[in-house]
Amino acid sequence: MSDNVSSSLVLIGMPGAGKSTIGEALALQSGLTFVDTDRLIEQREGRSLQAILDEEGYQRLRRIEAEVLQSSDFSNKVVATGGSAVYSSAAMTHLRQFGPCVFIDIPLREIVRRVQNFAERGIAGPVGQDLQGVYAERLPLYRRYADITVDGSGLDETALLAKVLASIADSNN
Ligand SMILES: Nc1ncnc2c1ncn2[C@@H]1O[C@H](COP(=O)(O)OP(=O)(O)O)[C@@H](O)[C@H]1O
Ligand SMILES: O=C(O)C1=C[C@@H](OP(=O)(O)O)[C@@H](O)[C@H](O)C1
Ligand SMILES: [Mg+2]
Repeated sequence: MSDNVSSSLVLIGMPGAGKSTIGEALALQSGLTFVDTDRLIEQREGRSLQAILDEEGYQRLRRIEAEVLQSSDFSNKVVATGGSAVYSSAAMTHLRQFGPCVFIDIPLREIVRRVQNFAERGIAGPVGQDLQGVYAERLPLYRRYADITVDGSGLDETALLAKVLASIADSNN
């Protein structure tokens, strides 16, 4: 592993946690390249995440996501993963080679406020599983893979970005 590889940052957390939003800002601030793995999936597949879900179901989307994550080079990047990335331990092991995994921890009540369009948002989970069920199932996985956890409760984007940067700096000391 080169020195540069360890400088990447990997963002994990629930849909609506702000991985994509904060990730772009973090990349700008840190001089790293931003990559949203949802876009990598869509590029490889030549179709939208929603099309994958509609045509082949959530388990197929999770498999494709795991394949894309494991086959990508994430050196020198801020990586915004999709919320379901943590279902693949192999993918998470691969991602964490490039840098620390930062769990953006937003309480369920705030996620519920942000994710108004739950049914159409393309969550990679079984029909009938509500946002509370998704949260309960995934929270232990986000905690398992987190090298750094940032409590984003009650923070706006600017405050969250500052807290993420401070948490990363702390973890380097
Ligand atoms: N503190 C915050 N940090 C990031 N996004 C926030 C925050 N508060 C509200 N939002 C909103 O929540 C949504 C987060 O969406 P997004 O960045 O796509 O999340 P994710 O990639 O984790 O699913 C955006 O609409 C954003 O404007
Ligand atoms: O949590 C999920 O099941 C998903 C989250 C989405 O990404 P975001 O977490 O960036 O919204 C996207 O990967 C896909 O629609 C599935
Ligand atoms: Mg996103």
